Amino acid sequence: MGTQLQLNQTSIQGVFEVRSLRGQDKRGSFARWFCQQELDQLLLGKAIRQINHSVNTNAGVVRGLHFQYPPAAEYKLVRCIRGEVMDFVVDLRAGSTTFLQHLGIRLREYDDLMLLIPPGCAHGFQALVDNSQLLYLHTSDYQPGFEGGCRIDDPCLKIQLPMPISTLSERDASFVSLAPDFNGIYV
Ligand SMILES: Cc1cn([C@H]2C[C@H](O)[C@@H](COP(=O)(O)OP(=O)(O)O[C@H]3O[C@@H](C)C(=O)[C@@H](O)[C@H]3O)O2)c(=O)[nH]c1=O
Repeated sequence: MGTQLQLNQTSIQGVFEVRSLRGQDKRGSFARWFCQQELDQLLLGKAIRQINHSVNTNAGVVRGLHFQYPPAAEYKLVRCIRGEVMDFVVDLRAGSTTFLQHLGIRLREYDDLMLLIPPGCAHGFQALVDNSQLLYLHTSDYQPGFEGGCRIDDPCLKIQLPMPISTLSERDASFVSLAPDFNGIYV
């Protein structure tokens, strides 16, 4: 099988950069994008249940921040397959040493990079160029009844977006800021 995915722990415990080690030859190139066996140590044996594709027509589009509550809490793998996005992960896990801290990572079409986001972390992004596209792999089924969201402009998160927001869904705009006594999600 060999190792074809390079794992780098980020500043948020359990959030990993997963880089595909692309091989080149005279025909072109080949890269492994996902391997259950290689990622098992991080996914704790959970299998991929859903794969989604997100197309963002204009630069400046923001989606998120989104997560699912237990029992639908999930690992999510995110990859930019076209264009460029600034991707954000916020740690909402009760008791975590990085509780309410966030991470911003630029994901680009040709970087061969995915972000692995564990249960209890919220995810969102801003498209930096027109027609930026993301591919998601999820370890849970989509369960609307267990969806949660945070405001990307929540003052307590202090997320700096690279550009003004061009488009935000009504649902994302309707999220309320975290309460001062928010203690986190138990996953
Ligand atoms: C989130 C999600 C939505 N859907 C459906 C519901 C709805 O009919 C349609 C569009 O859903 P939304 O408007 O919620 O899509 P969107 O706002 O793009 O939601 C996504 O945002 C980013 C930040 C994420 O991290 C993703 O996991 C996902 O939550 O797709 C699924 O089938 N599976 C899913 O996992």
